[in-house]
Amino acid sequence: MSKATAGTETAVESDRAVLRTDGVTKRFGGLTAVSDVNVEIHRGEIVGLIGPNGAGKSTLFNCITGTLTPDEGQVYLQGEDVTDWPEHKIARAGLGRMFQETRVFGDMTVRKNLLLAAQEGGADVGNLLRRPDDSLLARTDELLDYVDLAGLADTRAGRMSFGQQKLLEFAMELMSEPEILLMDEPAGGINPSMLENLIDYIRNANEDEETTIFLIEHNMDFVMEIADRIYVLAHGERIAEGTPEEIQNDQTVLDAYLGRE
Ligand SMILES: Nc1ncnc2c1ncn2[C@@H]1O[C@H](COP(=O)(O)OP(=O)(O)OP(=O)(O)O)[C@@H](O)[C@H]1O
Repeated sequence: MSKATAGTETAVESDRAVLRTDGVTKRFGGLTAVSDVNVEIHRGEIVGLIGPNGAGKSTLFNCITGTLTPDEGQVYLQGEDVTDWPEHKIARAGLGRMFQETRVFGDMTVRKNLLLAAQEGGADVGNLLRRPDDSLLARTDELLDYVDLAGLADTRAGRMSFGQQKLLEFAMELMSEPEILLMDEPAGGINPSMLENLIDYIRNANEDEETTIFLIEHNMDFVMEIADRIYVLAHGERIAEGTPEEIQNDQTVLDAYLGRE
């Protein structure tokens, strides 16, 4: 059950945005990479962010995660203004990020990678890996089942395919139970035969783990199938927002992709 339908929350609370940007602007010298962009992601949603190359998608993500500080505008995480917070503090407040390239530890087993992902602030890493408690082990099993990697728990992560490493990284992100997970081109570099599975894995996490998801994606079939809603950027500006169907039929969006203004 998604949090949006959880019975204990009032309608007002469940409607509250998990993530909101208000007029976010980021300039690099004379170039305005992101211009006055508003987005609002609600609890339980899967939202896509698309746009032609150089549209400002990564820059907007970087402003949200605290990798960059916006020149103007605010970023709110669960109603709290996190605009000037450092990256690690924003991450601890419940924002996960998955990058295009994988960042798993190739020499460690799949399970140890997951255990490391559970590490909090001052935890003793050696102890965590040698004597993980039962609840942590159960959690790693649960997440490995999710992404069909249970049979590879004791395999060195570096021996797996790129797609499998990406799935491991996805499970690692879920380990810390983020309120919202930002994914940078999850379908990038994934074998086409695995794409349908990836859609299922992301959907399952969204439903079962109650993870809200905001993803940049160039693969249109993928994003149109998985997203509840889509924002479109072009030249740093938000040019459209709507359901996949609305976006596919939006002339402004088609023109932006064809380079017509
Ligand atoms: N650190 C930087 N310094 C200078 N210019 C930058 C920097 N980062 C991004 N840009 C510029 O800002 C604009 C937006 O880039 P950004 O990477 O956010 O676009 P994008 O939509 O993510 O593109 P892509 O789909 O190609 O990854 C581009 O013109 C890019 O060259």
